[in-house]
Amino acid sequence: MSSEHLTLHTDKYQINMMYAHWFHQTLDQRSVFEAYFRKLPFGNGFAVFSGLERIVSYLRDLRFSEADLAYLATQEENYDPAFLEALRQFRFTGSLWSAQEGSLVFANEPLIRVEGRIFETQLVETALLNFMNYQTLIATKAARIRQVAPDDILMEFGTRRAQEADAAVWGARASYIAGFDATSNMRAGMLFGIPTKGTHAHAWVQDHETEEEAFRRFAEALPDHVTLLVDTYDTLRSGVPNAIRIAKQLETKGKRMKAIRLDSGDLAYLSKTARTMLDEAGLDYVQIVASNDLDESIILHLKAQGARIDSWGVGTQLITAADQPSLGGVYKLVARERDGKLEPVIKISGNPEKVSTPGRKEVFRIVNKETGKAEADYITLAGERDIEEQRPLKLFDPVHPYMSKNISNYEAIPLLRQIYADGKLLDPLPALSDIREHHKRQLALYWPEYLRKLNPEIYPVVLSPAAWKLKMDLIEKYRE
Ligand SMILES: Nc1ncnc2c1ncn2[C@@H]1O[C@H](COP(=O)(O)OP(=O)(O)OP(=O)(O)O)[C@@H](O)[C@H]1O
Ligand SMILES: O=P(O)(O)OC[C@H]1O[C@H](OP(=O)(O)OP(=O)(O)O)[C@H](O)[C@@H]1O
Ligand SMILES: O=C(O)c1cccnc1
Repeated sequence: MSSEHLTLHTDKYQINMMYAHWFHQTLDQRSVFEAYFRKLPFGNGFAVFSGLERIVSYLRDLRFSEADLAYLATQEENYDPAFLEALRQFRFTGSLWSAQEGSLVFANEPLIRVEGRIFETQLVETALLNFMNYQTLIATKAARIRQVAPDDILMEFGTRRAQEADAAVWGARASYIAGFDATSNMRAGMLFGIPTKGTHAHAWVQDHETEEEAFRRFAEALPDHVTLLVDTYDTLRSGVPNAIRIAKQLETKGKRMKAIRLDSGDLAYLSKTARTMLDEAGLDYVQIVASNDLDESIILHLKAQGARIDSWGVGTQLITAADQPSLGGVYKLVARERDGKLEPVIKISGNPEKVSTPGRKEVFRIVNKETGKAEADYITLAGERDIEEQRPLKLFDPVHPYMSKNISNYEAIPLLRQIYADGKLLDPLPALSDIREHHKRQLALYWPEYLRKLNPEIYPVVLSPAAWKLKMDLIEKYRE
């Protein structure tokens, strides 16, 4: 991804807090923030983590340009010129831990941890959440669509309906991570190496005297990539018969038509009838593509109706996550520096779900060695030794602590990996093809009960006894 200048892609309150830290000379205080979401989107049983690639390129390029500084000087008369000088020297010198893109992740577990000078960790909140929330949301939606069409070709067609250009390309990438095969967006193809696919629009047909002429001229121009849109006038009486004629003409030239595309009407009925017509014409190799405001629910219903569709073009519903257009990920301070030491902090709320979990934490995916399946995600305070020493674990539900389960024969896989150490990127991020493979392996770690689309079982995310006690102690302290 080429570098973009996103430093002022932040909320003004972050700059104001940076100013106040600079003013009081507390800007170098160490701080630890964690990003997580509280509720899984779409009623799904898991989310697919995405956004790290852009977060890393954002942090790499994070500096205030002269234009940024000149602009800031016009925005707040209280900003001292010496503060702007401090911003001129600004670089990200902190450390970052993150889940891997493609990993299955769950509510109320840290997905990203940022440590460093409060001057830096505060600034990056807005952009980090922006990238993580949107991309994770779209990857999760794409995973739901992949689940209902496990063996079909899935194409992301959403750019024209996306919330602007960034959403289109990063959404295309997120969809590809979670199992889509291709995108129609050429820029996403170029930037990320995602395979691109495309058919033609109604305009091509409308722009010719007859549908047959339009099909013929398209096939002449692109004989190896002929997918014909058959619904401009009358799918069964005109579109499919014309497409069959063109396919026969292509055969005389030793070419095979790839597919027809249905984009309106009853897609189950039309696809079954078109399939019969194509087969009777000896064209069983010609596939059927469908599009038209599809989502995982319509695709599932179409399959239940016996639709004969090989390939799905999915646009609006995917790229805008139309049934839940935002993931509510948050970025919370969990530890601050006092007297040279890090101390845990909590955010109390009248709503128990919103009380933050204090302290610098680690997350381990506990995989049962006998079954090879994930049992729970286990959140510890950093430095706890139970996991390292492979002690038996008691997995208890923090909301219902009397419900617990013991496990001794397990592998504990850290969810968070260190990406930045003191401002340095440690290893290159994985290639997109590896991220896709990682995502598939992650799915294989779970029993289908956690993965099903409707009313999935709730996968346990549990706190270690020490993390739980710290939370209770701090709640008690603030109550006093
Ligand atoms: N057999 C089916 N079962 C369930 N939903 C379907 C079926 N066929 C199509 N749909 C979906 O129904 C929605 C509306 O399709 P509908 O046929 O009403 O309008 P349309 O054909 O798109 O009309 P237009 O000509 O304006 O495009 C779309 O989301 C489409 O994917
Ligand atoms: O329905 P979506 O899931 O959003 O998928 C993308 C839609 O975009 C196109 O329609 P559009 O009417 O924009 O142009 P067209 O003339 O090519 O049909 C295409 O035909 C799909 O129906
Ligand atoms: O290639 C297509 O058929 C296509 C691409 C984008 C949107 N709608 C359709």
